[in-house]
Amino acid sequence: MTNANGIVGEYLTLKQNIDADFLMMQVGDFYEFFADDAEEAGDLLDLKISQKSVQGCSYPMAGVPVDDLTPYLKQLVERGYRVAVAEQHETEDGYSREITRTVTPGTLLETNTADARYIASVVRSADNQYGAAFADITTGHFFVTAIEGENADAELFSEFYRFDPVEILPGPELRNDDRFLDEIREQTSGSLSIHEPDSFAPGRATHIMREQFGEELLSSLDLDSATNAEIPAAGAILSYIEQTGVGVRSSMTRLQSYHADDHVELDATTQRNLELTETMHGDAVGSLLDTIDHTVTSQGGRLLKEWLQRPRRSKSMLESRHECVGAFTEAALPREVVRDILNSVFDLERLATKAIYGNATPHDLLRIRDSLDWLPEITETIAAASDLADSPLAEVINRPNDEVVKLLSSELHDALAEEPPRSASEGGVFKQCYHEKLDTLTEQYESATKWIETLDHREKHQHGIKHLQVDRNKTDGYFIQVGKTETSKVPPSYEEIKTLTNSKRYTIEELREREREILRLEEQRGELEEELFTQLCGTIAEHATALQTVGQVFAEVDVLAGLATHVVSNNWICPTLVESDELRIDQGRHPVVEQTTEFVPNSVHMDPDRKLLIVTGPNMSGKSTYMRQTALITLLAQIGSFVPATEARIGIVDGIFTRVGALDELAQGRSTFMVEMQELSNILHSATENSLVILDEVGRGTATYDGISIAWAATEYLHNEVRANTLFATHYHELTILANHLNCVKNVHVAADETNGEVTFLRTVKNGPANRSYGINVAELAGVPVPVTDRAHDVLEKLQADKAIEAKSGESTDTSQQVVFDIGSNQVQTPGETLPETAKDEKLEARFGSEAKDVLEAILDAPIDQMAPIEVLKEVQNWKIQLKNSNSQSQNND
Ligand SMILES: Nc1ncnc2c1ncn2[C@@H]1O[C@H](COP(=O)(O)OP(=O)(O)OP(=O)(O)O)[C@@H](O)[C@H]1O
Repeated sequence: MTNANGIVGEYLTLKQNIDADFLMMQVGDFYEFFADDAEEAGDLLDLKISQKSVQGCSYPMAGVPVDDLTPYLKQLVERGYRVAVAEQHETEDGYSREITRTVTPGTLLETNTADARYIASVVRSADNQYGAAFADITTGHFFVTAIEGENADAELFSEFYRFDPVEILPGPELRNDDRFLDEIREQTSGSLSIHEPDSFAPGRATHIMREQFGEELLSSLDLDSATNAEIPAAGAILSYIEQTGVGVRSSMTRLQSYHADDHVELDATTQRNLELTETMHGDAVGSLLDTIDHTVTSQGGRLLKEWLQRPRRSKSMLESRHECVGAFTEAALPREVVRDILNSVFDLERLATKAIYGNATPHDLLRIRDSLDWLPEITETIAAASDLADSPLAEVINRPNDEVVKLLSSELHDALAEEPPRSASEGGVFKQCYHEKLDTLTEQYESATKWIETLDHREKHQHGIKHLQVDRNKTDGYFIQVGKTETSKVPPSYEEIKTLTNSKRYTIEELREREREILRLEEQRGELEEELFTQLCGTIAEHATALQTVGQVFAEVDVLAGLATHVVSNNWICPTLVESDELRIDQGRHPVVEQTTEFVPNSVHMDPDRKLLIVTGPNMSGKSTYMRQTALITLLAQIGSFVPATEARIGIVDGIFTRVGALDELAQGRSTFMVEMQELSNILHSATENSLVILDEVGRGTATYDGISIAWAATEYLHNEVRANTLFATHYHELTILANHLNCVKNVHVAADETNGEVTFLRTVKNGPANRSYGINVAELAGVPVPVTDRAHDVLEKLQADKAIEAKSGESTDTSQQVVFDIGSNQVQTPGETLPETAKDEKLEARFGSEAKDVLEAILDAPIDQMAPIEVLKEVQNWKIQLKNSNSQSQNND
């Protein structure tokens, strides 16, 4: 009903009652924005802004044609706005509008990118347990998890980094937690939305979950209790989807509950540090995913990303993937045939969802039909290649329900015309013989239009008019058009309807009758076609799960064949997985660096006696690369891929933790050192004896001795308490001494050659510590001015001070068992020992020169008890002068 202030009043009233940034309201053939919305949206969407006058007031107005709603809607929503859409419908006294949906970043169905678009919800219980749910309404994937324990925060944030949701619904108890919200904002670029608190209530959430998935599924996933932390989060997402009115709740069919135990823990920092899906600079190019992604389907690309972000721990599952990759590497031709076929399949997961929410077009159904046709082709190709047929691929390809696939395929083949129109309302969607009544209507329609097609010929002949044509348009309907020069020949039965500059338009009773018949037939045919189309979509929707399974199978085959393609062209090998803490990589390479560099392979060997490797070597020699390649090879093995090495035995890890480099986080209000310490703290808390830890410098962001002390203590803790396999690169050469005192610490170094002060990086890793850092040589290589590097050499020589550090062995708490490392003398003091005399002498000499010894000897020899106090004072005065002189003398010499 149009409001007193007309359209604008109606718009403003609707807008007032909704929680959306913009309202797009249908007015005739346009969706309009008014008032402030018009100015803002006009700016964002580059629309022409005009003025609408209502009762003497003028309001800005901007609109988009009805048929172009989707792209404009998408533009706004992808920028994080919530947009409500009001559709127009006819009423007795005109038109009225009603909000039909509110589109938010997480409920946008129209997406062109292959990437998943997750909406997330998270709740925290009183006992600090998190429940989280992640749903992608475009594919129907719905993951739920519960996270608890002392590392719950870090684990939860890792999940957010992994899923990178576009929209997040924090539970009521988290909305006022600034620290939590800040962290969420840091891990994702998604927008935060407030959803009504009641929807998170366990009772209501359980109800909606049961309604959606059925009790059987919930109990099979152990989600049948209202006390499950996942339920409130999951229930809230479902009610949010329902409330936004997009009508896709029914597409959420693929509920999966997962536990941290199934996966390799990869915290958000590690995912970033290892540049899994994007580089440290945020580019996709140059990441591990970019390097190994040879998938040819959207669903395959999504799955590979998921595998990379969620490596697994199940040996049997990983070995099965290895077998499949291996089979594809052996079967070169069938692999290419399969990849060729996959190139032609469409994104079945998304198409199935579109059918469910009634948004599929005839072309979408055609894509489903054609994609299904390829399934038997792939099955046959696999069956015909013995390498493939004998591998677990046979099981993968047989996963879809054959009968359902056949049924859907034949239904679509029977129904769809070869070249259906883009929209179901255009007519011509269905094949002949699909539906009897439709065939009859079509025949009648065709004969009516045929009559019209021949009408001009008949009229020309009958009346001798040369310039006569029969045509149709929106305003005049069907008409006979006669050129001006011949209008005198027009018979009286012609009824004039319009005069144009060079012609006149007429109609005749017969034509009117035919027109009425055509319009009736068009309407009937259109209605019937739409009905049949909805029915067909319904059949597809009914079997959407089967379709999604086919999509998953295509994705999996695509990923495995793609990995094999990379293996073949890069000479990767199949790793052997073992359930122990062994890690032995022969001639390993960095999977990304090897693409652009003449890579020098290196081996890693870790076992119960070599659990903590201290990696030293000059700056730029390759320490970070060596450690990262070790982490990446482990990770690749645990997604089911082959690895860049000549041989690899990989002990399955439960987590990979890294502390790498210093990204400048000052912009986020945290000092680099603070971040470094937080990361270290997280590792020391979270890693277990089955984890792999990579530490690339620890303690560098603070004063040298604080830094060494922290690095030293962290090494001891990792060795004695955590017992994780650890690679620790450091420039603190002092730490290398730990290998002599902690059983499982060993030194390795990246070799460099120095001839005549010039350093050559050999890139080979050898046992034992590096003898020095060559930092100044690297500064020389980098072109630091000679006076500076010369002075640096001087300063380095003098930076010897008399501090000592103790190395604590985990096997003994007895402090008498502690060793002491003396930085000044570069010597170790073992238990009970005092520093050797020569060391003491050297230290004294370093500070006071050789005079000091003489003074000390004089003090020792002085017969104080036989001296008068004044003589003692004099003697002390002499020693002071002697020492002062020798001190300044030695400084001058320096
Ligand atoms: N095995 C290798 N073969 C070929 N090039 C390598 C190898 N290892 C490292 N590099 C190259 O050497 C350069 C320096 O490597 P990296 O950053 O790992 O050195 P680093 O010792 O960690 O340096 P810094 O101590 O200064 O952090 C990189 O450009 C890398 O690509």
